[in-house]
Amino acid sequence: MNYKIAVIPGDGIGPEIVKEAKKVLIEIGEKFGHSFDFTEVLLGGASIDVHGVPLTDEAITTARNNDAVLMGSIGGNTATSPWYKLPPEKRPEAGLLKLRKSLNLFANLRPAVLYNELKGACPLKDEIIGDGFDMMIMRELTGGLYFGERKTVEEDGVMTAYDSLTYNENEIRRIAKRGFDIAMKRGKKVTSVDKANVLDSSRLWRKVVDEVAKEYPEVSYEHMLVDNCAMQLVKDPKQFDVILTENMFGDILSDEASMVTGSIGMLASASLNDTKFGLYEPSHGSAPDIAGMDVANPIATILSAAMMLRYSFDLDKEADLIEAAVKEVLKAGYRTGDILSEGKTKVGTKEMGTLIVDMIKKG
Ligand SMILES: NC(=O)C1=CN([C@@H]2O[C@H](COP(=O)(O)OP(=O)(O)OC[C@H]3O[C@@H](n4cnc5c(N)ncnc54)[C@H](O)[C@@H]3O)[C@@H](O)[C@H]2O)C=CC1
Ligand SMILES: CC(C)CC(=O)C(=O)O
Ligand SMILES: [Mg+2]
Repeated sequence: MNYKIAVIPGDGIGPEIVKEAKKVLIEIGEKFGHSFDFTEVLLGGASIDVHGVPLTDEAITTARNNDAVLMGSIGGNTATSPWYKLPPEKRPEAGLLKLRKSLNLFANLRPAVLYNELKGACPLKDEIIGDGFDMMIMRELTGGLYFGERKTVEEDGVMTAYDSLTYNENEIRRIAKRGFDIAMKRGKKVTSVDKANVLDSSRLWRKVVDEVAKEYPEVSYEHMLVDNCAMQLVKDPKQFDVILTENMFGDILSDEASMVTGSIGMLASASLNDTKFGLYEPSHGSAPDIAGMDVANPIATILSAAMMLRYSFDLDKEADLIEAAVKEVLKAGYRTGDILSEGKTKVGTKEMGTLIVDMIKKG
C-alpha cells in the first residue's frame, strides 16, 4: 500500500535524525512491499529563514493532506539565535504550537520505557530499577498555559507579564478518555497529575477525570500532585502505568521521565486527534549544542516513526520489527554518546541509523 507522509526536518539536529528515520521507513517499505511518499514541509526556524514566518498556511494544508507527519524538532539557541529577537508569535515554537492546534492534535503520547539493554545508562540504583519500567505519559497538547491569553504591560515604569492557564471540561474529558482507553490496553492503572491544591484549572481537571474514571471500573486510578509526581518519577518509576496530565506538566514530567530511561534521545512521541492522522516526533528539542556533529541519538525519532506505523497506518508487524531492531542493536552494544556506558561501542547518528536498518534487513 502507499502512504503519504509529510516530513518536517526542522532545525538543529532535526534534519540529521529525520534522515535516519526515513532510512528506516524506506527499508520497512522494501521489506513489506509498502511505498512511502515523502513531502517536505518547512516549520520553525527553517520556515522563518525562507518565508519570514515559522509556519505558512500552505505548510498546514500540506501536512493535513498527508496521511501522517514525521517531524524532527524545531528551534534554536533561545539566548543567541536571531530568531529570538523576533516577536514571540514569529518565533519557531509559535509555528509548532499553531500546527498542533490547527491539526487538533490534543493527545500527546510519550512512552517512557527503560530497555533492559540500557540499564547501565540509567542514573537510578539497581534496587530502584528492578525489572525496569514501562509507562505512558498522556499529555494534553492543545490547551493550558501554552495556548492561554498572554500579554506584557508596563505601568509606572514596572513591567508585568501575564500568561493564563485555561481548560474547559470538554478538553479535559477527551484527553481523560484517551488516557483511560490506553490504560485498558496496558497495565490498567491511571495516575492523574494536577495541582488541585492550588489551581482552579486543576480542580476542574480532577472533577472531570473523576467522572470519566467511573466509566472504567477495571482501571485502578489515583490523583497525584505534580510536585510529588516529579519526585516519585525518580524515587520509584515502576509505580506508573499511565500518567494523565495537562500540557505544561506533561512537557516537564516527560523530560524528567526520559532521563530515567537513559536519555531524552530515547523518548518517542505521537500527537493524535480524533482520526487516524497523527504527528510523530521525538520528545526532545533541536539540541543546537550538538547540531551538525553526527552525535545526536536518532532512536527517539526512529521509534516515533514506529508509532506512526502503529497508530496511523495499523502496521503493527512493521512497528514491532523496528522496535525489535532497536533493542537488538542496543543488545549488540552500540550506543550514541548520550547513552554510552562502560564497555559499549560508541557510534554516531548515521551509523546508529544504518545499524538499525541492517538489523531490520536481517529480521
Ligand atoms: N518539539 C520540539 O521541536 C521542541 C523544541 N524545543 C526547542 O529546542 C531548542 C533547544 O532546547 P533545549 O532546552 O536545549 O532542549 P533540547 O531537548 O533540544 O536539548 C536538551 C539537552 O538534551 C540533549 N539532546 C536532546 N536531544 C538529543 C538527542 N537526540 N541525542 C543526544 N542528546 C540530545 C541536547 O544536546 C541538550 O544538551 C529550543 O529552541 C526549544 O524551544 C524544545 C523542546 C521540544
Ligand atoms: C514548543 C514547546 C512546547 C515544545 C516542547 O517542549 C515539547 O513539545 O515538548
Ligand atoms: Mg518539551
